[in-house]
Amino acid sequence: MIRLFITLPFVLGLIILAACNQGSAPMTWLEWQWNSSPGVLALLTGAVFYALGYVCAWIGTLGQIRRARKAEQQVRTLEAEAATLRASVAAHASAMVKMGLEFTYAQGLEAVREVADGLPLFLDLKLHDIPNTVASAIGSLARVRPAMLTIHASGGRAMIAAARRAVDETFPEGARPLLLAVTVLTSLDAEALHETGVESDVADQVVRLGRLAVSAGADGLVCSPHEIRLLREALGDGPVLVVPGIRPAGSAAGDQKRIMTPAQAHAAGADYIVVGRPITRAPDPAAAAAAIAAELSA
Ligand SMILES: O=C(O)c1cc(=O)[nH]c(=O)n1[C@@H]1O[C@H](COP(=O)(O)O)[C@@H](O)[C@H]1O
Repeated sequence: MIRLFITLPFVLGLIILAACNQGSAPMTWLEWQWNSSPGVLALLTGAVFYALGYVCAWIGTLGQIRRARKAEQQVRTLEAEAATLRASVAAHASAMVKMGLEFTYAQGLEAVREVADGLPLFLDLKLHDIPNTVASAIGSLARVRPAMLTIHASGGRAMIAAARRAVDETFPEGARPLLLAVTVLTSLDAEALHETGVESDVADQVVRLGRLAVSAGADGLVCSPHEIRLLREALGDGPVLVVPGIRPAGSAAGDQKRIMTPAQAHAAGADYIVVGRPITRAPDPAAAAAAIAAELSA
């Protein structure tokens, strides 16, 4: 519309100019000379530039169409990937889907929701920031409806309490995720922990952070299988204990330092065990998951 408002008076002006200047006059451009009417010349020049402008606008539109098609293609690829993931999740995992930083950063929260597609979701984002930021981040998770949510216990009492309040305010009763506090990452051994400035040994630090987190409102803790007994002694059966650092006999530890087999962790009293690469990087993930399930029920 705005183009019409600019073009129309301009074209009208040119036509009037052409009508008022029909007489022939000598024209010079560089070394060329000829006779023509100034009005017709102005009209022709206007028409040429108008056509050029139109071609430029058309080329711009073509670029936009190409970009829109590419974006559409990306969305379709993403949807296909989500469908494949959903199918493999439905086939091999019945209890819970765990998705963390890698998937969420790569695909976004909407994809997390799509892949979980109604299955209970363990959303492992390990939030660790000032209380206000953590609370606001949790406030944005309403549409994802996780069943479990992780924060770092080392964020301190105020942060854990803010996360507790945010969970209670964001999710209706009956749909609240369990708020889990990660104690000491299972990838840390004593030496790595001391390097961060913590003098006490790993187990003491896990129990210290566990007490802090539960007293500030966490529903459960993430710890290695080696600290389950100590946490139970310190905190009783109330807190849910989620236990990564699980390695079936013979599988590579990778970056994990405080590890046990699935059966050992189960016997130690884990409520949930977390097994990642021994399944996801196995040549046959379904068979690896089935072997772990068999080990647990033996
Ligand atoms: O919060 C976690 O889930 C977590 C805490 C922790 O201390 N250690 C730990 O490995 N995890 C997570 O558990 C999973 C373990 O994966 P794998 O080491 O491949 O079995 C990863 O997604 C980690 O992010």
